[in-house]
Amino acid sequence: MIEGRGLSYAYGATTVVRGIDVRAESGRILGLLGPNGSGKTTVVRMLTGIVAPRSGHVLLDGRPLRSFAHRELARQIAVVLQESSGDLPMTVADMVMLGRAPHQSTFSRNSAEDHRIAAAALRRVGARHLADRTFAGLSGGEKQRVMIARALAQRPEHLVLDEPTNHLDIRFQHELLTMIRGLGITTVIVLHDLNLAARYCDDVLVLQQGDVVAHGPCADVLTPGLLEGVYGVGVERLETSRGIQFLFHPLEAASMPSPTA
Ligand SMILES: Nc1ncnc2c1ncn2[C@@H]1O[C@H](COP(=O)(O)OP(=O)(O)OP(=O)(O)O)[C@@H](O)[C@H]1O
Repeated sequence: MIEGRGLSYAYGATTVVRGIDVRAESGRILGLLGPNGSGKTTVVRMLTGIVAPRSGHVLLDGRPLRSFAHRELARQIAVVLQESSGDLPMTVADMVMLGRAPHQSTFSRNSAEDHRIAAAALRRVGARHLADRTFAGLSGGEKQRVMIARALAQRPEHLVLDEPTNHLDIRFQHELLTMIRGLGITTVIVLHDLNLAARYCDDVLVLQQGDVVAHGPCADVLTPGLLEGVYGVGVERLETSRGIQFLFHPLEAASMPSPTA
């Protein structure tokens, strides 16, 4: 379980996350939703120990995050951020192998097992053919797959992903989220696509200007009323044979500037 209790964060004097509780239950996927600037990435950074909360604390399976040594924490939790370390002159295979570092002793070389796990991780994201390419020369979507492979190679107990479907084509968005579901590990995932959230998340937490406005099972939380209030768009919710689907439309289409104006 990943748990944040009373988490607050401020950039300078500006508070952007206000005393929120977050709870990703063991083996379930929690979607972190909310408009641009609502605080999702800041929450991700607190949950993974990249930054310390101004107040509150994070627990991993009941143990305070700050009590983990660096390497021990990296065996517990893997994070895929939006921005990737793009300019390093490193091959894709080497980038994925970095995921094995928390499992190696300081001076040990990569074992056959490390190579097997790293290759399997690359295969799992459909990027085995990229292994010998330079990471910096990849497309946005290819980089994203490789960073996810690195997280998988880490073999973590918990996974946190910030907009992992960004840059990915529609087929791989679904393949990726299906694969993540198959991992069966506690996962927090930032998503902008509410249809993907409804389909692949067990629970969602909706942020608005640094506050939690809803937290619970997808089907209960993702109502047109809530989404219209948070995102300022019209929402139609359809219950289809494949689950919940949303249709969106501008609330005040008449007031939108005309393209010819
Ligand atoms: N380094 C920074 N310095 C100052 N303010 C920041 C910094 N990073 C983020 N913020 C502000 O904190 C607030 C929350 O940002 P955050 O990136 O957590 O939002 P988000 O929900 O992830 O947004 P998006 O959906 O656009 O990625 C925003 O108002 C943002 O402008």
